[in-house]
Amino acid sequence: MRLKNRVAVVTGASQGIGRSIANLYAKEGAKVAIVDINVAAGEEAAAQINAEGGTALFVSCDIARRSEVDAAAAKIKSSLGPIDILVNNAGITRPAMLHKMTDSEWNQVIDVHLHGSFYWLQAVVHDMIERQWGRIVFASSSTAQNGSIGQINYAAAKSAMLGMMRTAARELGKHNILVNAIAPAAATEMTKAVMTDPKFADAREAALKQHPLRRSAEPAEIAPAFLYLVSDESSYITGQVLSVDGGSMMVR
Ligand SMILES: NC(=O)c1ccc[n+]([C@@H]2O[C@H](COP(=O)([O-])OP(=O)(O)OC[C@H]3O[C@@H](n4cnc5c(N)ncnc54)[C@H](O)[C@@H]3O)[C@@H](O)[C@H]2O)c1
Ligand SMILES: CC(C)C1=CC=C(C(=O)O)[C@@H](O)[C@H]1O
Repeated sequence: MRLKNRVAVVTGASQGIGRSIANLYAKEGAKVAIVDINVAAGEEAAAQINAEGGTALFVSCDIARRSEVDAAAAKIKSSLGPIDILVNNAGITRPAMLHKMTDSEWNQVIDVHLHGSFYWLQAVVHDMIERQWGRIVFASSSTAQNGSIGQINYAAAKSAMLGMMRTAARELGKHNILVNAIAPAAATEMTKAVMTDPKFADAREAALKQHPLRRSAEPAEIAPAFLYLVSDESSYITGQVLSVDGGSMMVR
C-alpha cells in the first residue's frame, strides 16, 4: 500500500475525477477526507469506501468560503489526524463569451478555483511544515495553456492555479513538500453538456479525429496520475504540470 496511514484531503470528491482519486487513495491505505458541497453524493462516496474496508470521512464545505475551509480542516484533523496530502480538485464552469460574461459568472469561477485552493493551502501547510512532509496536487486544465472559447473565467482561474502551484513549490520544497498540477481530460458531469449536446456534434467529431486515442477517458483513468504525484515514487518531482488527456492537446 503506497499511502498507508496518510491523511488525504480531496476537494470536489463527491463525483467525477475527485471521487476516483478518493477511491484510489483509500485503496492504497490513506484515510481520505471527501470535501464537497454535494452532501448526498459525498456521503454516499464515503460510505462506499468505508463499506469496502477503507477509511473515509465526508465533510460538507464550500471551499470558496474561508470559514468553511477552516472548520472543515479542523474537523478532519481531529477525526483523522494531521493532513499529509491535499488535492485541490473541486471546480466549476460558468461559460459565456467574454463580451457577455457577468460579474457573477466571473467571480464564482475565481472564488472556487483560486480562493478555494488558496484557503486549503493555508489550512494544511503549517502541519506539513511542522512534519517536514507534504504532497499537494492541483487539478488545472489545458485551458491554462491554450485558452478556451467561452471560458475566459475558467482559463484565467486555471492559469492562476499554475502560478500558485509553482510559487508554493518554490516556497515549500525545502520542507519536503512537493507541489504539482495535473491537466486532465475525462468524461464527467463537467464535460457532459459539451460531450452530449447535439449542437456540438460536429466539433466533437472533428476533435475526436485529432485525438491520438480516438476516445475520451473515464475518471478512473486519471486518478493513477494523482496517486503517483503523492506517492514516494515521485519524491524528486515538484513544480510540474502533467497532462493526462490521452495526448489530445499535444496535437493542437
Ligand atoms: N473533466 C475534465 O475533462 C476536466 C478537464 C480539465 C480540468 N478538470 C478539472 O478537474 C477537476 C474535477 O473536474 P470533474 O470533471 O470531475 O468535475 P465534476 O463537476 O464532475 O466534479 C466537481 C466537483 O467539485 C465540487 N464542487 C464544486 N464547487 C465546489 C465548492 N465551492 N466547494 C466544494 N466542492 C465544490 C462539485 O460538487 C463536484 O463534486 C475540476 O477542477 C476541473 O476543473 C476537468
Ligand atoms: C470541451 C469540453 C468537453 C471541456 C473540455 C475541457 C474542460 C476543462 O476543464 O479543461 C472543460 O471545461 C470542458 O469545457
